Amino acid sequence: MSDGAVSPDTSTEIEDPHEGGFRAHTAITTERGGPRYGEFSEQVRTLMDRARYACPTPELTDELIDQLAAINDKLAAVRIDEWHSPAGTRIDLPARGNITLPPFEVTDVNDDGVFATVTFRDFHLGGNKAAHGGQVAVAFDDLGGYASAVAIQGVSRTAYLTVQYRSITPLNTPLQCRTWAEKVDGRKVFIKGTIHDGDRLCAEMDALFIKLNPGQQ
Ligand SMILES: CCCCC/C=C\C/C=C\C/C=C\C/C=C\CCCC(=O)SCCNC(=O)CCNC(=O)[C@H](O)C(C)(C)COP(=O)(O)OP(=O)(O)OC[C@H]1O[C@@H](n2cnc3c(N)ncnc32)[C@H](O)[C@@H]1OP(=O)(O)O
Repeated sequence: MSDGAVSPDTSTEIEDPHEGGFRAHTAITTERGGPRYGEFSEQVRTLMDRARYACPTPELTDELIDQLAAINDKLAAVRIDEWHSPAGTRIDLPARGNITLPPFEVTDVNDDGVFATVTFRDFHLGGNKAAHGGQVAVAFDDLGGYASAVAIQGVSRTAYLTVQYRSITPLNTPLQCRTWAEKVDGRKVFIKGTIHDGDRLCAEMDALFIKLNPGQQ
């Protein structure tokens, strides 16, 4: 590697017995990317938020293309496999440091399910200041997967996921999300979820997750 790139930590790879699907049990760290990786993620999120609403002049667009291309080259030089990238595995950061997810913070995991605060941002705009319905489903999918993992102490994959959009899901507002396993039937994990803005129900989820067999892709 060049330009001062640091060799990534791949030390958990050989300890990982699961050869397919997700590898949640080893994909956990608080150190990859360094102590300021959370600030880096936040800058990326802010970039996406600002880009969503920006109307740059042609001259500014020219300038930004050059600057972004330089940043993209630096990131391409430190590309790594999904199991060892900080994004998605930094459990100390919002949404495990995964900038593709609406940022959430898990506040409690107990017998009633997974409780999280999720904030849809400017980047997640659907229209008229409301969150995009697909982004709401993304939040439900990930936090539903979390509830499934807790229920079966294993790795599962979404078979179906339906969302009932009950009222507007606002942007830039900390919302309360709860996901929980309603029933486990063999490999089938039936997951429910809600997102509230205070007392107001924004959306509900009804999903089926299937526990992956050993080695299943
Ligand atoms: C990454 C984590 C990092 C670390 C985190 C740390 C702590 C947190 C811990 C955990 C992780 C937290 C969060 C999770 C993260 C992300 C979650 C996102 C998950 C996804 O985003 S995932 C992508 C989208 N997802 C797909 O890409 C699936 C494509 N698909 C398939 O891969 C197969 O389709 C599969 C595997 C689903 C099933 O296939 P299969 O061959 O294994 O099983 P089979 O078909 O035999 O079904 C068995 C029984 O389920 C019934 N059944 C199946 N499908 C059904 C349906 N749709 N409706 C009704 N019933 C259904 C059958 O009828 C049968 O029922 P029965 O046994 O009663 O006959």
